[in-house]
Amino acid sequence: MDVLWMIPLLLLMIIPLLMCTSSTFVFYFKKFFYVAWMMVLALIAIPLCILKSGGRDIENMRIIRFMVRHVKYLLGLRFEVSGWEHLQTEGPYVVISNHQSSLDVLGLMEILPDRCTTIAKKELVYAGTVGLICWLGGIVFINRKKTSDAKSVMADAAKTMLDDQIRLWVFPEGTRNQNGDLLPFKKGAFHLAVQAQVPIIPVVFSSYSNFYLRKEKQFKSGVIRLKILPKIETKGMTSDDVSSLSDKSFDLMRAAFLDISDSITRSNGPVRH
Ligand SMILES: CCCCCCCCCCCCCCC(=O)SCCNC(=O)CCNC(=O)[C@H](O)C(C)(C)COP(=O)(O)OP(=O)(O)OC[C@H]1O[C@@H](n2cnc3c(N)ncnc32)[C@H](O)[C@@H]1OP(=O)(O)O
Ligand SMILES: CCCCCCCC/C=C\CCCCCCCC(=O)OC[C@@H](O)COP(=O)(O)O
Repeated sequence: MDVLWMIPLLLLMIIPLLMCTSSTFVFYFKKFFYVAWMMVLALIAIPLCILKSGGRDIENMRIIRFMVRHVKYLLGLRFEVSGWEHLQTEGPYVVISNHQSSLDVLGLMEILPDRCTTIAKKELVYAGTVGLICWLGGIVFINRKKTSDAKSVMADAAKTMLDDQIRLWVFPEGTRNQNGDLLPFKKGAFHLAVQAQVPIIPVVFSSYSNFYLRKEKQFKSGVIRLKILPKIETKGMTSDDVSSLSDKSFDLMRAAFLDISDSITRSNGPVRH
């Protein structure tokens, strides 16, 4: 019994010691803490969302946004946001942003407009309490392995955007990427905006490479710059315009990414279709 009491005491002594001496320990500790804390927050948010809205409802994103806002402090991260005025756009729109890591959720919650939810891979719904809270927040799940299914879900989403006056946040790279540049954009977000005839608002996260390096197992404190760019109108566009709309958005976002990123470890040049 006496020995059991000593375990938490020992942990309380060893963890700060390791935090001061081993950057690899800090990396794993912060990653574990992030996932575990998000799971706990989701567990708390689930009954709140059910009580407030009775089930799946985009208004639950307000609760989720509120619950997540403090997590940046616990991980030693700070956001510098510019271009707030571009989000002051009435009605539905599509937000597009680059995608480096699951930490992007913190930036997303930092600036998430009202009545805005995201498009996510369907696997996320199975992520325990986080999956359930994503479902309650109205997140639209797509099957990336079946393009025809994903296209039809997104066509429905275009209709819902207009019927329910909602905004959708899409990661057009389609996967997480930390190669020091943007991946070529998938087309879904642009079809979505053109089908709904709503503007696109590009948002750029600066490179995380000055504080978070997956291969080198480093997760330091740091600043993330978030740049919200002016909206791109799609009124009058058709599916023929999707490629040029995607290219234009890519060029604008890449220029902003390079501009706001301090240190860029670019292994390859930009890859274009
Ligand atoms: C309290 C605690 C709280 C915790 C809370 C946590 C909250 C978490 C929220 C955050 C979640 C974040 C999750 C992020 C992700 O999951 S990112 C991964 C999933 N997202 C995406 O993949 C979106 C981007 N992908 C696309 O848009 C793709 O285009 C896709 C629709 C998936 C199709 O994929 P693919 O076939 O690989 O892509 P292509 O772009 O090459 O398209 C192939 C052809 O189809 C045409 N196309 C595409 N979409 C459409 C469409 N909607 N309508 C018509 N046609 C379409 C496209 O033009 C291509 O044809 P052509 O080559 O042009 O002829
Ligand atoms: C039953 C237990 C399952 C545990 C699973 C843990 C799930 C993670 C929990 C908390 C992390 C915080 C919020 C995570 C939101 C992550 C969204 C995300 O970044 O998904 C990745 C997706 O964009 C692209 O996936 P890939 O890069 O293609 O792969």
